[in-house]
Amino acid sequence: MKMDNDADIRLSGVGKTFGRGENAVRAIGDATLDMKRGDFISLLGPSGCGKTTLLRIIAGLEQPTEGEVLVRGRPVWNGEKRSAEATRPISMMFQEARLFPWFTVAENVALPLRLRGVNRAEREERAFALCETVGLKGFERMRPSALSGGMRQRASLARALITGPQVLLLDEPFGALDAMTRDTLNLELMSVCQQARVTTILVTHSITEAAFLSDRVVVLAPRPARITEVVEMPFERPRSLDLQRRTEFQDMLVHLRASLTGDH
Ligand SMILES: Nc1ncnc2c1ncn2[C@@H]1O[C@H](COP(=O)(O)OP(=O)(O)OP(=O)(O)O)[C@@H](O)[C@H]1O
Repeated sequence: MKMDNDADIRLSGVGKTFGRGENAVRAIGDATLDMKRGDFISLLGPSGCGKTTLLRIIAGLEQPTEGEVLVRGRPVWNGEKRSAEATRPISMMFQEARLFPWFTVAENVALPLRLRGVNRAEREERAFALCETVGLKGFERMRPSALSGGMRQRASLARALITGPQVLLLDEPFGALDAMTRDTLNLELMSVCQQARVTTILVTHSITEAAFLSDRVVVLAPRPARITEVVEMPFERPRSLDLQRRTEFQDMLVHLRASLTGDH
């Protein structure tokens, strides 16, 4: 695979085996991939194929057993040691919102700033501004329990964005939401990522979602996760939901489905 010297994220020969000996589980084998600043890619693969593990390795939450991950030229792992500097530009978002029930929405959104020692006035100003961006204006002082599932994920997206991340790692962030809410949030996500030129990796089970949002879809084969194909999504931006009705989009879904099942 061609390597790009100013890649924002670079995976070279990344592998991961959990456990040892008879109990060893090979979760990822030889993943190699380059992403440029502002790229949006999706990892698409069957359940249990190692997508989450790969995301966790990039985030520095899991140590690879082979290979190297570079974020903006810095290795995420130096042997056993995780580099805080390399992972600083990264934010991650999960399927469940993981908000603290005793904090207000704005306090939850501002939490990463608090951990970085930003003063209260600035935290609040930035949290309120971001709440507006993600459609939570007027809900800033409420507790998460007063919000719908979609609104909680909006809050969780705002929290992921508040540090101004250069890399966003998304593990099925809207997977538990209904289809309409999911479409709306995906459109907003796409626009936020594009405006801020955030390099984004999305883990998803949805072929349509992957094709709609991404510049490239990385198709993974079942365990151990191997990259079987990297498919360009040649659709112009900005994209609207109308794209999903076009023949070339439908043809792309057929291609991706065949690639996923190894049915070429
Ligand atoms: N900490 C761990 N210890 C042992 N095995 C693990 C651990 N974490 C993950 N695995 C195994 O690695 C494999 C890949 O898991 P992973 O969660 O990355 O898959 P996934 O593609 O994200 O799955 P899904 O789409 O269902 O969320 C699975 O077989 C899982 O059981």
